[in-house]
Amino acid sequence: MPVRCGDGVPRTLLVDNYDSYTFNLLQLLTRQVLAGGGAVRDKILVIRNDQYPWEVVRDRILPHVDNIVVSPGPGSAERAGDFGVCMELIRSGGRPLLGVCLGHQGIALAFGAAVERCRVPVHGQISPVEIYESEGLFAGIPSGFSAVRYHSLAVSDAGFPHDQLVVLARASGTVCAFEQRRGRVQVETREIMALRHRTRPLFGVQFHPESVCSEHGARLINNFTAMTRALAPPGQPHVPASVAAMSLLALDDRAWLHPPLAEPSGPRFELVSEDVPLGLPDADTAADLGERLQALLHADDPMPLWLDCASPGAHGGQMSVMASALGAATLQFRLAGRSVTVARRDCPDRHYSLVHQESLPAGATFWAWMQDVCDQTMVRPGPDDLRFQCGWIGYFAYELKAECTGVGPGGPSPAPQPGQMPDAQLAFVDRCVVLDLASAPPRARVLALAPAHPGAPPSGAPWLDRLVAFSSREPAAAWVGEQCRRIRGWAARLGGGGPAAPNEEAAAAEPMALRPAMDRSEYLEAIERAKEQILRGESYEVCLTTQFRARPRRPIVSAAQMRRQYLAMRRRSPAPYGALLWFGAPGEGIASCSPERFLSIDRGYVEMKPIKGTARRVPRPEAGCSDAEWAADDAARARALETDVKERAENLMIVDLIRHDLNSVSDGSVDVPRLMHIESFARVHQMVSTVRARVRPHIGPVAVLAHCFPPGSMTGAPKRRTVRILDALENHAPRGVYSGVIGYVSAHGAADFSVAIRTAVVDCAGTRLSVGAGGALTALSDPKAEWAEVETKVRSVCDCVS
Ligand SMILES: C=C(O[C@@H]1C=C(C(=O)O)C=C[C@H]1O)C(=O)O
Ligand SMILES: NC(=O)CC[C@H](N)C(=O)O
Repeated sequence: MPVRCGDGVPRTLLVDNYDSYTFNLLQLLTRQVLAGGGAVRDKILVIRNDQYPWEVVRDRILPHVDNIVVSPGPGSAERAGDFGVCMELIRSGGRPLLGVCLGHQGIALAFGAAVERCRVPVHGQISPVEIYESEGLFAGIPSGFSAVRYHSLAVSDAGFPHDQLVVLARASGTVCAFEQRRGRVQVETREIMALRHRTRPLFGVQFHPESVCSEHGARLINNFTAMTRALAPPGQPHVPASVAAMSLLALDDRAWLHPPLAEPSGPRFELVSEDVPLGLPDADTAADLGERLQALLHADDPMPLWLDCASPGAHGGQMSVMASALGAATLQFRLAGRSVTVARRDCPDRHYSLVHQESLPAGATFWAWMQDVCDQTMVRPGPDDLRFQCGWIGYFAYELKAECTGVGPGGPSPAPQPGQMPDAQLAFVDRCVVLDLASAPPRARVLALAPAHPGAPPSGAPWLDRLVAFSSREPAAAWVGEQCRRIRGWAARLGGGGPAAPNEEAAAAEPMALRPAMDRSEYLEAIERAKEQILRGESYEVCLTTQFRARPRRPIVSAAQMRRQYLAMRRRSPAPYGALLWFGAPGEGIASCSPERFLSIDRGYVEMKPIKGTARRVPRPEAGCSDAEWAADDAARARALETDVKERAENLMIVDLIRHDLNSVSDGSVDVPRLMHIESFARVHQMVSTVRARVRPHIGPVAVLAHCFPPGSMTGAPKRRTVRILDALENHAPRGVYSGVIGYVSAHGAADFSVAIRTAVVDCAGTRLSVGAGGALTALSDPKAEWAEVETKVRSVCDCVS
């Protein structure tokens, strides 16, 4: 039963021990507040464990809250560096306090219990929980309910202070463990899963009530609320505004409100668009419609930008964008010096002309700056169903994590390497063709931007007006008309053969035999070190990666060469989030066949589709067996992936992490419409989940992206601590574009980005081609199998030698 407003909903202090699913607890608390008719920020105060000194928490915050929730977290409650003010909060007594996982371990420690390594670390596995007290915290919850666990440490039975603490629940059944010699084994588990203090209102749960796969999480939080009211009737109904302003949520909002570039003056641009239906091509033609159309428009383009949905339908992608960086103002951001440069090249053999340059002041993140630019470059919305209405196309590299306030620059930042691409690069596309594969028949939609107020005096940041090249609607419409004529002519010939898909081009790509930067033995050793961190409770899942590299015989200096590489990869592994990006710097380009959506934003909703769980798939033509045998083997591989305890645990952990990320930008509406289903690509089966949420008003697409960056599926959980562990394990080598995101922010506010995996990056003036690859590790990882998985991922797009 939700708590009734009367207003009886207590005010809660939620302490974050750093991004360990804290915002999922916030979601449970939020729902309670909303059910009571209250406003979240009046009722819930979120602070980090080291945000304020203890005296400030004690004197300024505690008097204004009714209860406290202490979040899970990496490390140990014994260490102040991991637990911050939480130990003082537990010791101070008085207010009801619920500790989750690390918080629970902290309560035990505070009263003399020992917290030790569990016999079996358990991350993302589900255990039945046996309950010994059916009132209080567990009122109405059946004994034996399922709960998700993420822990390596546990409260010890040896020397348990029974005079002070009461064991409320234990795990039962078995969990899976990995042993060096025997591999996977099932082990009985009896760890303490919940406790309470005998006389003080302190409660701890070792499991995670906020996990998407735990039962009765909301009930447990409601019980805690009910006990709070019974023990101490709530004081004032609201946290005072001055105290609410100390909350992480309020501070976070403020970080996005630094002085804007110019007063937003409504839409700066207007869209000119026209559709060309493409008729009903035969099956053969339909399969590579995108490739043919892109060839028509950009085969000779020296600077093509192509977001290519190369496997439409089955995987959700439905749209390709074909554009050029030639003539488009292109933004580059480099962390070193924190400088932004916007420049444009109108002619392939001319130099760039500078549009804008600035160094970002300390305190303003690149993300906030970019969001601001997007706010200032809005288009008066065109057709409702059009996901891309011109706007920014490009990538954000992994190292931009240093600009994310929640992740921050952990330890030494990787030194920029000579010849490396910028940390972010995006072109403002003011004209393009969108291939809409969702409509029947498919349509080419030709788009161009014109100034919404031609001839108006320039606004506060005049360079923003120069982002579009058309001076008014007429030339924009003329360009659109010309493209439509070209496409119509081509479409008329489509059925009768038309220009063939450029098979020869793909075949002409130089074969690349990639070699790993970290060889097998080094990688296996890094896996052992990662597992040691997991056993110590520092992380639950670590997505370790390395790079595979080749030195092309002839430096890749032209878009045509890169295009051949991309088409060869596309043949081998067509993906829903393909991309070919050649911004024009000689010898720098990206060819991506990513199967993974990072996030898409459309009409106030955000969707993420994290992948965790990879199994090799043998393409039919390469299997030396009958159709029936191949089909049976292929289905067995998919089924084995779907039912594998380790892969499911990995996926669950990332789903919970992504929910946490999204809960920081949503209004309590995060949900998981699809959990762990298999999507099959040419050479891999993947396990995918879908997480959705409504975005709070006034949070722009770049802000959403920044809150979820870097992609949790490329870090592991908890994100911040694990990113630091990874920096060390990967020798502080930058991951670059790999592990970052590729996609667009449309000028009408929608966005769609893939996770940059299965991606070839050319840099160092075309003398180096790299494909990053890695995989998630947990306590259940078998190192040799992990290495094989890494090779499978690389081979899904390129040949590799290892
Ligand atoms: C790290 C990679 O992939 C990530 C890890 C996966 C896994 O562990 O199963 C799957 C997809 C990606 O989120 C990669 O492709 O290099
Ligand atoms: N989820 C957590 O809070 C983990 C607590 C602690 N770091 C452990 O591994 O046991």
